[in-house]
Amino acid sequence: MNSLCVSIEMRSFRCNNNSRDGLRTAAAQKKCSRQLKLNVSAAKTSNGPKIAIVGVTGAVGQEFLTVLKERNFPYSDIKLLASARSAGKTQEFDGSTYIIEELTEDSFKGIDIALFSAGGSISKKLGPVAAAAGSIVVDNSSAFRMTEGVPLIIPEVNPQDMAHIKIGKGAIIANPNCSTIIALMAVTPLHRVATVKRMIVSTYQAASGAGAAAMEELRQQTRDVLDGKPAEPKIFPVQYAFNLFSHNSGMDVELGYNEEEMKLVKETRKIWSNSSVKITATCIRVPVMRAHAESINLEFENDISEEQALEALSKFPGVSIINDRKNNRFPTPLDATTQDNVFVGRVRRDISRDDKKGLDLFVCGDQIKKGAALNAVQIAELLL
Ligand SMILES: NC(=O)C1=CN([C@@H]2O[C@H](COP(=O)(O)OP(=O)(O)OC[C@H]3O[C@@H](n4cnc5c(N)ncnc54)[C@H](OP(=O)(O)O)[C@@H]3O)[C@@H](O)[C@H]2O)C=CC1
Ligand SMILES: N[C@@H](CC(=O)OP(=O)(O)O)C(=O)O
Repeated sequence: MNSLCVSIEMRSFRCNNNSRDGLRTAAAQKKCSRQLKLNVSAAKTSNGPKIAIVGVTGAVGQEFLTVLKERNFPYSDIKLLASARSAGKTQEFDGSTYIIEELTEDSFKGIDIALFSAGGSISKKLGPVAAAAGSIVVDNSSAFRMTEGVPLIIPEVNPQDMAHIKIGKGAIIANPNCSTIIALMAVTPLHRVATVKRMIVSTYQAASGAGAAAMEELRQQTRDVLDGKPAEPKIFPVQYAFNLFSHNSGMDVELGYNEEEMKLVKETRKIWSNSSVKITATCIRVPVMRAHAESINLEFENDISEEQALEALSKFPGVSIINDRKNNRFPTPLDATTQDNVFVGRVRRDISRDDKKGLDLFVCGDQIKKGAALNAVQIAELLL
């Protein structure tokens, strides 16, 4: 088991049971995913739900369109919403041209599913308005994640928590934080084998987590530095290109943890329905465009071997393994970029322990895809 490089193609949570097509290399998987993308289009059909995308011009909003197309998501109509700044601009989708509309309180009449990604304050203000109008809101922001009664869903992990929500009756479902989704895709299969007692996470987070403007800041600063010009910080407080820094979310000065770190703690407990699991995190922004990486140390209640861990990971939908010790080949953010799956490697026994209850992992996942738009669209698929 010292040298294992397998990648299991599981594009879709829903069709995984039928479409698991054996062992592949990561490169073959990437090629296969590309081929699949070329062959599918979203399915406009008169009996599909009416959908709205809130924040369609943003990094996540644009990815919603890609994912809906890739997954052949059925819809009878689609409304594209953004701020007044974008109203009147056009957007191509699935062979048609749409005019982007300004988001208002009246935007949700007749909408069955509203995918929100325009920031927490917009969600707080208009999420309940949309739900009252009968829409099911799948909200990418942190506005409602910890609200009692609002399910916080990773479809591969806890789909049962939204089983009571049906199209036709308004509701809000929260999409977890991207670092939480990526961590739990890797850790949940192991938790199911040996029960996680304590988890220590260190993240290496991409620009995309801070939106389209932050991605542009990374591009621009990289060009400027290479051209010998000063890097101009606009979105982030310090130089981003050729640098890294503690996550830019708000810091709890008393506790010394930032919000991103606390989301990993609180959201994991809610998703696993386990208030006692111990979690600590250090979240760092790195100059990578759109895939997060995470180093995770786990302590379990029960013994777990590397073989058991790899076996559980290989069976879990949405996970690919790159764990080739002989060639020192493990997941990279570029392996995960634009991919549906979360990539796991460096699976090893924690040698700082005398027992068999510790493991270390390294995980990479596309922040905009599984960390945001894909997970939200998979939630919407559970409603169909
Ligand atoms: N679940 C997760 O892991 C993630 C969640 N997110 C959430 O999604 C949000 C958007 O992220 P991202 O796409 O990266 O951000 P961007 O900055 O790239 O895009 C923001 C989007 O929100 C729209 N918007 C801003 N203000 C308004 C307004 N007053 N009314 C209507 N639309 C508005 C923008 O429209 P315009 O172009 O017209 O300004 C744009 O479409 C984040 O703030 C976060 O809450 C993001 C990443 C990951
Ligand atoms: N986690 C994102 C930020 C974000 O959008 O988080 P949330 O969805 O929890 O607001 C990052 O990489 O910075």
